[in-house]
Amino acid sequence: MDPAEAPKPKTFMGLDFSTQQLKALVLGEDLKLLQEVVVHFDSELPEFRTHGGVVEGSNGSISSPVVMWIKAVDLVLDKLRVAGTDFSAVAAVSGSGQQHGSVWWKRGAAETLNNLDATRFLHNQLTVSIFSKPNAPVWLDSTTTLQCNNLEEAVGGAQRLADLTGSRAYERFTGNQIAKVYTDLPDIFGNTEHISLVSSFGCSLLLGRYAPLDYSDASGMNLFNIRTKTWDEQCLKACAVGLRSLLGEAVPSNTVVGNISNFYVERYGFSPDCHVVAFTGDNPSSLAGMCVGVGDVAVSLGTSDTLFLSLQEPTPGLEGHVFVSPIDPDAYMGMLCFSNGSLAREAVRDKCAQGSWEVFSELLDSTPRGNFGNIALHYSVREICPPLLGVHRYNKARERVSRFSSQEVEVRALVEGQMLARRLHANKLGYHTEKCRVLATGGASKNVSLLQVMADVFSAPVYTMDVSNSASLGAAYRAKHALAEGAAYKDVIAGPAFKLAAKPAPEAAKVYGQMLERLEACENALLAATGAKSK
Ligand SMILES: O=C(CO)[C@@H](O)[C@H](O)CF
Repeated sequence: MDPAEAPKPKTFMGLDFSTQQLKALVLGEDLKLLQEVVVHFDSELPEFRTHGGVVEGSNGSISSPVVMWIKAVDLVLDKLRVAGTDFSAVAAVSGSGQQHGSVWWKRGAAETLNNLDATRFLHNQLTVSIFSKPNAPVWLDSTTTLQCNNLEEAVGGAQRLADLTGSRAYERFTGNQIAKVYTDLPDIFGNTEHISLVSSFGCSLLLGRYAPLDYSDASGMNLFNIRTKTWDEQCLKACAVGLRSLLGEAVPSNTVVGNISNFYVERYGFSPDCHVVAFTGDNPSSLAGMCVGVGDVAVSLGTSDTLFLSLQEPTPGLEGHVFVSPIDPDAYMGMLCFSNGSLAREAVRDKCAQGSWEVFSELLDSTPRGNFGNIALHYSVREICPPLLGVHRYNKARERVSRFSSQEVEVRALVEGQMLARRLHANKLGYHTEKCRVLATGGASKNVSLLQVMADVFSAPVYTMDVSNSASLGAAYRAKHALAEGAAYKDVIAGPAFKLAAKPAPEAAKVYGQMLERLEACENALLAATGAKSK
């Protein structure tokens, strides 16, 4: 065959609409990275005056300007073009978005979305006038406690709602956000013809028409039955009348929802045969990017620590979340969010280790497993899991103390307390140590001393992966997988290279088995004292 006629190697594109930035990457057929670009909302789109990608309203609401995200698409595709992307080779594109956020399309908006002019920027056509809410409520908003209480009461309680939808009611979950608009802003609700999640909004931009929600991100709404994979009528009705028609039906995450809009064919040179695969939530997409298999637990050590599990069976409880898996519609994904992650570690580093991670690690390595019976729970900001606040220290005699005898003990008490808490709540979500791997990512996963404690507490080997963009990587992986009719995800996507970073010490299981019981007792006592519900 004439080389000029040889078929171009296929590439796969992933986009991630996260809170602070829009990331895009392109992988080759071998899944090697070809191009990766990012648009930071605050610094590159300052006209929207966001801080951390969001704006705070006078009533404490937290939202993001929708047109900012649209303008970021114009920028990110231009950046890919400058980086050398051959758009005509892109065989499929998928994406992800921050979970729970909602985009409100005004009556008549579909007409504009369906008729984009390739000679103009997206943001000059999809302007604020086509959105009934110019700003999208996002996951940081917590103004919907009343709606959460109403929803739990309507379906028969918190555990019942968790059994149905994978989570008890959470303020950031979309159903409760929609319920607030329905009651507080009825004119806006009445002037809306479609509601997207951030994920399906991003997908709609590429499709040139409203894209369906995927099962996995729909699981983050307190509206979707994670077992039957259908909207729960009771939940829909409890949030807003006529909601089903505004959401449309959800689809399996590996669904090819159509071909890319002609706007991109004409403006950027995409092939008209470029497939668009349903977008999903950023955390489910990260699970796909990290190839978290059944038996694995992934721990993302960041500002907040997030823990993912792949589960064969859903085990929803009064804490954490269970979503439909983004890589297997018959499996599930467990997730826990711990708000006191690196903030707490940095505070102890600054106080005990003169701000140095090297000194922090030396202090940690100089104390024995079990820390002479001392334990600490650091909740400098209100913790999600469990809902507690403050720093709580206990000595060997289980007495509360205001500080420990040395810097070394302080450092180990923080690290062991955090890892024990992650293990305790992971157990409740369905974690088992048999043949388990811990996959660590995020900034703190570079600290081998900390990973050794993680291995000891989880009784499992810890692997690290050098992937700072797991969500956009997972999107490109999912784009490729969706074209491999029916093949299992693990048979199509080998996933990123993991490096063994730490193995559990033989005596660790005994030490931390006892400490796990102590930690649970401390948490329960604190919860009882505050009268808080474990949420
Ligand atoms: O609310 C969350 C998960 O439930 C966050 O991790 C958002 O997805 C971040 F964008």
